[in-house]
Amino acid sequence: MLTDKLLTLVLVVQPGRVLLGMKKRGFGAGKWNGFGGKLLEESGLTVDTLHKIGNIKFEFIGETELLDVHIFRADTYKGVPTESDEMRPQWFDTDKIPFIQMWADDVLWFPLMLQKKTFLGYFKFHGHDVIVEHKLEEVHFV
Ligand SMILES: CNc1cc(N2CCOCC2)nc(N)n1
Repeated sequence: MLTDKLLTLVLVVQPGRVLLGMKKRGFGAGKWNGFGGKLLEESGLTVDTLHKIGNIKFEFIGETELLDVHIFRADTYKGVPTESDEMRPQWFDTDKIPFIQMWADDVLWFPLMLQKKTFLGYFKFHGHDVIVEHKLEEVHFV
């Protein structure tokens, strides 16, 4: 919907490894995740080419505003991954991604990302840990 909260998520993916950040405070604190738009700069990173890989809408039961997350993949970056007060960056082998310490939806769409597929998703959460309903489909963005 028009009033959804628009967010971006950037995953830096290189052969065999993904750069994730441990969110140290705020929404999603304690979880590894990709970097939000401004967090990219806050992590000392700038990227030149972003590839759109997905769009996921999140509903949290009891909250009226949906999160509309546009997800991008960067294959290269400039700068040194640097810890900030928001994020602690760390590389993970693609076969050792810490899904148990990530949002519950990630284990479902990361494989699509790693296969360079593009997707649309919808996840309904009960609290921050339980997915009560979801849709996820591969699509071909223009
Ligand atoms: C609810 N499940 C989510 C939410 C989320 N983000 C919302 C806050 O901004 C950054 C991206 N990111 C992932 N992987 N899963």
